[in-house]
Amino acid sequence: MAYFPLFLQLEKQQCLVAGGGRVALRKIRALREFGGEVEVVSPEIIQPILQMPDVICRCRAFQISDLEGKTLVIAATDEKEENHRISMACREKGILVNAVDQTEDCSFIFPAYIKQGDAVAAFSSGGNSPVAAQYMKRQMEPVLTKHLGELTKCLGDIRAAVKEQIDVRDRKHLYEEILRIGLEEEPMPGEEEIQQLIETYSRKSRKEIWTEQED
Ligand SMILES: C[C@@]1(CC(=O)O)c2cc3[nH]c(cc4nc(cc5[nH]c(cc(n2)[C@H]1CCC(=O)O)[C@@](C)(CC(=O)O)[C@@H]5CCC(=O)O)C(CC(=O)O)=C4CCC(=O)O)c(CCC(=O)O)c3CC(=O)O
Ligand SMILES: NC(=O)C1=CN([C@@H]2O[C@H](COP(=O)(O)OP(=O)(O)OC[C@H]3O[C@@H](n4cnc5c(N)ncnc54)[C@H](O)[C@@H]3O)[C@@H](O)[C@H]2O)C=CC1
Repeated sequence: MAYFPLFLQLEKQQCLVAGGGRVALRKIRALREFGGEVEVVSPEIIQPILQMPDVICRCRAFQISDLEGKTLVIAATDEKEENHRISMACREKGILVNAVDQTEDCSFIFPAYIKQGDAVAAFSSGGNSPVAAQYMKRQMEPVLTKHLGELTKCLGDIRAAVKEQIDVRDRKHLYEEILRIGLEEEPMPGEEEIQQLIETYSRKSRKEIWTEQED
């Protein structure tokens, strides 16, 4: 069965990673990239993790008390039974859990993803083949560029003003026009050009409202 994609607000959320190897490292990097606060507990922890700023490292085996106050947990040990035990304890406490070695012990799985600013695309194979998810990501990389990330931010910045000035029916066309200009033409539309477009659409909206009132 396919997994439903949810986008989780991770900023400042307490995340626990049990295990300090190569797989743990990849998961920690992803959690940090989205603002999660990470604590690692593992008898052995590889150097790249120990060197990560703002990651708390505890060099000992996992204990149930490590779950206290955690929003999300990754069971990334190389012990199947231990990952299973961690998963069961999390489920009992209603904590989101990912076990790196078996989907049966996961309440969520990690996607392959592309992140450009706040624009994020995530790919999953439903656990069938992480390499297939990796392949989907690589195929989409030329589309989800840094430029599209910047344009997304720009659309976010004008959204409140546009909501106030432009009728809901016209807003989508304005956003699509800015995206088209931004993606097809170099350089990105400047602030002045965007303000002019907003003004044009705003006038169009006012005119349509008056016409409707006259009708
Ligand atoms: C279920 C899931 C749970 C989870 O980890 O969340 C899971 C499970 C397992 N992965 C295994 C192996 C590999 N995983 C990768 C890579 C990635 N794995 C990721 C996600 C997921 N892996 C979740 C499913 C996602 C989905 O399919 O939708 C990615 C996308 C994201 C990330 O890790 O952050 C990341 C690519 C990131 C990127 O490139 O962007 C590679 C390739 C490589 O290393 O380059 C291999 C070797 C090839 C192979 O074996 O397939 C094994 C066998 C372990 C063993 O046998 O020892 C298991 C256990 C099992 O089979 O269930
Ligand atoms: N989901 C994924 O993307 C992938 C998952 N895997 C799975 O991930 C597992 C881990 O892989 P690696 O990181 O390469 O292994 P690793 O051997 O480098 O790291 C395992 C870590 O777990 C720690 N550990 C062992 N018992 C522990 C305990 N009781 N509490 C806390 N930490 C404990 C060890 O000290 C070590 O740091 C593998 O067994 C494999 O099945 C492997 C590849 C990809």
